[in-house]
Amino acid sequence: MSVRNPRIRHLRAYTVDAQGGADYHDQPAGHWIDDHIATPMSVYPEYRQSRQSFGIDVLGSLVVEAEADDGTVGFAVTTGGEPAAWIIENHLARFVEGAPAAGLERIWDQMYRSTLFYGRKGLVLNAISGVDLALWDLLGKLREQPVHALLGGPVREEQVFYATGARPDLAESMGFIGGKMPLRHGPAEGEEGLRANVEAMTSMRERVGDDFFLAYDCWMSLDVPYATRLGHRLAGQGVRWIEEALPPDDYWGYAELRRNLPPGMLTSTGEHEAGRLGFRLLLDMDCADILQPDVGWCGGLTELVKISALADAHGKLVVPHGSSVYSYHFVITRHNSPFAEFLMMAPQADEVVPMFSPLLLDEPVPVGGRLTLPDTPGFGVRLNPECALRRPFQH
Ligand SMILES: C[C@H](O)[C@H](O)CC(=O)C(=O)O
Ligand SMILES: [Mg+2]
Repeated sequence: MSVRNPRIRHLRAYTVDAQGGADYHDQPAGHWIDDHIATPMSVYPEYRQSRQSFGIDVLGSLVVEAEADDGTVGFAVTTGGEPAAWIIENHLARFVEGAPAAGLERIWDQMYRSTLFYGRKGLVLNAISGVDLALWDLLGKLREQPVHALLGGPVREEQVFYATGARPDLAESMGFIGGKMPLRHGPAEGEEGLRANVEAMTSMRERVGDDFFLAYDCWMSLDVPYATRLGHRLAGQGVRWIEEALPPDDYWGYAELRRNLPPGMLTSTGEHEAGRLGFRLLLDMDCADILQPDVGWCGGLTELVKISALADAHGKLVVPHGSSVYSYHFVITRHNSPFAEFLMMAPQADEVVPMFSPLLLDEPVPVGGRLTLPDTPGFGVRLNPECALRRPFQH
């Protein structure tokens, strides 16, 4: 079989006129994911009840398409919406169009170096991630290989999952190995809020079996003293980790919290970190036991490979944040990623629905908490033609 190695002819960035999709916080009213969850904005009472009230869903989904000169099209979805589309069309496209489709490292390096003066993390790395994932999808399609095969191949037959959502008890009955709940109250809600946070976990522990692990996702909402108290109040309840307790830049705080938590309770973070140097800082400063890069935000798969290798060398686990197939194809290829996250996107977290619904077709979901990835080329998903795309900044 001859290897096709064409060049990339076009790079296109779209926004999506539909709720949900890759911007999974963009959900209708009444969804568990927007129901009084602690955030950095919880210090302001008027922004406590709804994360949409402070704009968690302002960006929207982004679709990136990369077309090779033989007409093959790779694509990826992530968040970033219109601002990321602008960066891609007006800045990043020049490093992609005309480059060999197999030139992922060089393209990534040029996108990163050329945006350093305004990028480094956040939205720019989100945009770079979208382009990088579209290029991996394209390469897989050109090589007629699934992305997990391009990454070296699976290290296990099937992937096991924990579930994130409001109902770990239901997730247990669906076969997941653990459940992570959103923390509802931040430090500004005082002793009453702390008591409610502890009671919610205690009551969930009573509803699940001893072997089912639980975790708390704090979405950057706490400070070291509060997170330490929370950890100690939860000791003995089978809480496996406290996630993203602090703002992402507080490396010092994470290191202190990791030292403070009771034995056996792990710290995790990294969902809003980006780039191998950001993760190196987390590792060098001993901030966490589990790193949780989001492949749609941290720099894409090209960067995640490096982040994972660094973590592995430090004896740390990498359990990527959400991101559906883009995570699954990676996790199945790495020993230090023994399980994956599944975000429960059903409004009441009472059934398994595709994480990026309705944007993708053929998006696989765990059945009985497990998933065997198909061998379909690329990431193995298609865009749902019923989701209208808009290309706001054609270059
Ligand atoms: C549930 C969390 O607040 C957030 O929406 C998702 C997340 O941080 C995670 O899945 O991890
Ligand atoms: Mg999280």
